[in-house]
Amino acid sequence: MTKEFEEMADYKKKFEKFAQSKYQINFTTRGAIIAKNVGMVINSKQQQLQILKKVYWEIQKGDIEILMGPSGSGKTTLLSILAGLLTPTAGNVYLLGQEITRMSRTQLAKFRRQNIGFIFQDFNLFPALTAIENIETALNVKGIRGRSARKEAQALLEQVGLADKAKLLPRDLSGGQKQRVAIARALTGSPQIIMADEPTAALDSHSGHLVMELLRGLAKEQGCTVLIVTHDPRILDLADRVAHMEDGVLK
Ligand SMILES: Nc1ncnc2c1ncn2[C@@H]1O[C@H](COP(=O)(O)OP(=O)(O)OP(=O)(O)O)[C@@H](O)[C@H]1O
Repeated sequence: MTKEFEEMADYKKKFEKFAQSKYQINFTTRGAIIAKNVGMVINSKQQQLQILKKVYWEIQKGDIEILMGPSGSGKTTLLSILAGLLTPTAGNVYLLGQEITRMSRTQLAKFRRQNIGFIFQDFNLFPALTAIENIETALNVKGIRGRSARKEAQALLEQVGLADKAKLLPRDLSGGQKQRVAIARALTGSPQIIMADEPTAALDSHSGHLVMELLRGLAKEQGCTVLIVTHDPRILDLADRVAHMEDGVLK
């Protein structure tokens, strides 16, 4: 029996080594989002600007985490790096156990499409498309079309409490409703990570809370990992943890 276990352990080790080198899957990391020693230097007007300094951060699966900090402290830069939209000048980023800082552009684009949903401050909805069409368009990009797309879009609208608003254009929706459509759109393809940049900044307190409760539900009921950059102190109580950034340093 012991010999069999030894053989299995050996096989497991070999498999992990192979998967790590070929697919950048890291079996030693546990967090859904991990930044290791991330730095960002930008050359601007013959000057070197150090925007991020040695950022270490680990966010666990199913947590809802807020990143706060003064304007210009580096929050959006860090969010863009963690989302794979910007390449850091130092360090490594792991999402769901895979090192995204080692992926090619094509691998990264595919990974983002499959695993990350984005939510923006100004909703980014297509103004000429109805609520349901905005969601269907995102499903089409992910390869889901026709009747299946319509059915899934309707289910997502129901999930965010807007089943009766499917045929309305964004201009006929309130700010909070627009953001809920944007959340439904971010949920297309069931991403495991949701990243949001100031999702409640354009909303009144009540709508902001509704949006946060929805995001918290996604984390706690569906196991999504949610990362939010915000200046909005009204939503802090719904987060599991709040991180602070100052002058490119994470505290
Ligand atoms: N491409 C760039 N070239 C030069 N400077 C840049 C560039 N990108 C960001 N910066 C600078 O890096 C710093 C951090 O910017 P960043 O947008 O990440 O801050 P932030 O904390 O998100 O700010 P805000 O809360 O105002 O959105 C700022 O001083 C900004 O001017």
